[in-house]
Amino acid sequence: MALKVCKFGGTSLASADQFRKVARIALADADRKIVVVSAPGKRDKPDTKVTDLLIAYADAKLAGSGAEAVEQAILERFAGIIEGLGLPGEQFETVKTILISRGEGDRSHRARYIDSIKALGEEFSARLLAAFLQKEGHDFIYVDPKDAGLVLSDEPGNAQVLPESYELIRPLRDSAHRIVFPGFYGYAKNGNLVAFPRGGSDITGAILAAAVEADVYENFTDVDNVFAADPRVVDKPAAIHEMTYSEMRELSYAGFSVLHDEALQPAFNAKIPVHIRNTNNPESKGTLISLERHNDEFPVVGVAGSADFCTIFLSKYLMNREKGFGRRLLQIIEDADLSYEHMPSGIDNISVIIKQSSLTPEVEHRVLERIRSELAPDKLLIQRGIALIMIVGDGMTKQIGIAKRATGALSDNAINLEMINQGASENSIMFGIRNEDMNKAIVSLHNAFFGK
Ligand SMILES: Nc1ncnc2c1ncn2[C@@H]1O[C@H](COP(=O)(O)OP(=O)(O)O)[C@@H](O)[C@H]1O
Ligand SMILES: N[C@@H](CC(=O)OP(=O)(O)O)C(=O)O
Repeated sequence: MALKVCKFGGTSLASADQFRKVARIALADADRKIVVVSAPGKRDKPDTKVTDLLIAYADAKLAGSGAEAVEQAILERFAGIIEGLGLPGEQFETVKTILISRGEGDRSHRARYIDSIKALGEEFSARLLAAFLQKEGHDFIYVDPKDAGLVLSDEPGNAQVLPESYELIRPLRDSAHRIVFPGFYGYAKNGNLVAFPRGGSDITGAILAAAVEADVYENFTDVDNVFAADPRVVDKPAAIHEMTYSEMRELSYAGFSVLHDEALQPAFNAKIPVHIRNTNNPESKGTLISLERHNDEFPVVGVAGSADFCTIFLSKYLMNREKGFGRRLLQIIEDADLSYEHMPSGIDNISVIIKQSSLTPEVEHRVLERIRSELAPDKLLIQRGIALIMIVGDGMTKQIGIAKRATGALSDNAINLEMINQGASENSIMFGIRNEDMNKAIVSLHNAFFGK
């Protein structure tokens, strides 16, 4: 008998009807032993994800006003699900009691308090799905991340799994019952609840799949497959049915929100194939992400983009002969508690690319001052509003002319290139352009490689 871990995203659990679809899928295959769930997501475009409501609730509690209206909105979402699933009224009372008592919890550490509240969306989803499956006569139980041993680093809102989790979680494999498990959070060694970054239920699913050595990690979402570009940007993008871990890692980092980029590593390390599937159309083929792909029809499998980076550019004559220049530059970045995304360089120049959100005016001032005084560059520029576009494909190494095709498509569409960088792994090329050109660039690159 095979063992499958399946994860359902927020859109898959947005309403009682969606919960029923999830239950149907879980029950359709007895191998689906572990079901990981997200908090209810958007029912339609203008709707709000429960996680965002919970964050607003925590913020209002911290601010000391406005919490009642948000509390009402959260309870309404769950009341609709509980009623629609025909669950008893006590379920609603439990949700309400837990929400209110968590809201009254320790607020002395802002980020910890927010994590403790925002994790409730996943906890309630998992408890309600387990209750519904039990009511229908199926042997599913709710398992808490603390009891399972999901131990994370103590970094609120940005936690990472600790290696010992895998051994601790492994026994779930032999559980006598099938399991519903909340995504998105775990516990630090000191007992604090800590959440992964946003979208982190994908990470929980991958960790569980690796820990129990699942045959496949099924990630159910609301699209039939991964597309070669974001379907909200490109009209009818090409469907991609097979990709490698490294291709998906690059693309999810660069903007494919369909799978969290940090979910690839656990699956890759344990060699567990990841199958992206559609909750609303489970018959569709989906996308299989594994070590190798057999379809090498396309040298490029995807084009992704994300906005709002900034570049710190330095040039200095004979930089190449100055020992330790790069190290000292990176030390300044590290001392400012910044992480950098890329660092393209030439003989006499170097650029460091940083997420704009992390570079506040005060940090920027401090960093530029230190660079000026300690590295004495001939030129020092900072440019904001940069979007990074990535074209990715393991087959790129084998084909010549990829960069030419890409730059040709960009120039044909009057998009000015600020920067170009090929990753050391040679399966991606990155283009830096202005934020405002991002969508146009994604469309033109998609059309250049996948036709229209
Ligand atoms: N290249 C892509 N292929 C497929 N979907 C993509 C891509 N890029 C972005 N998306 C978006 O990702 C969404 C699914 O991810 P997400 O909203 O996080 O789902 P979930 O609620 O299942 O976690 C899709 O609805 C789609 O709009
Ligand atoms: N609910 C969390 C975690 C998550 O993974 O959600 P989703 O599966 O809807 O992306 C969030 O919104 O960040």
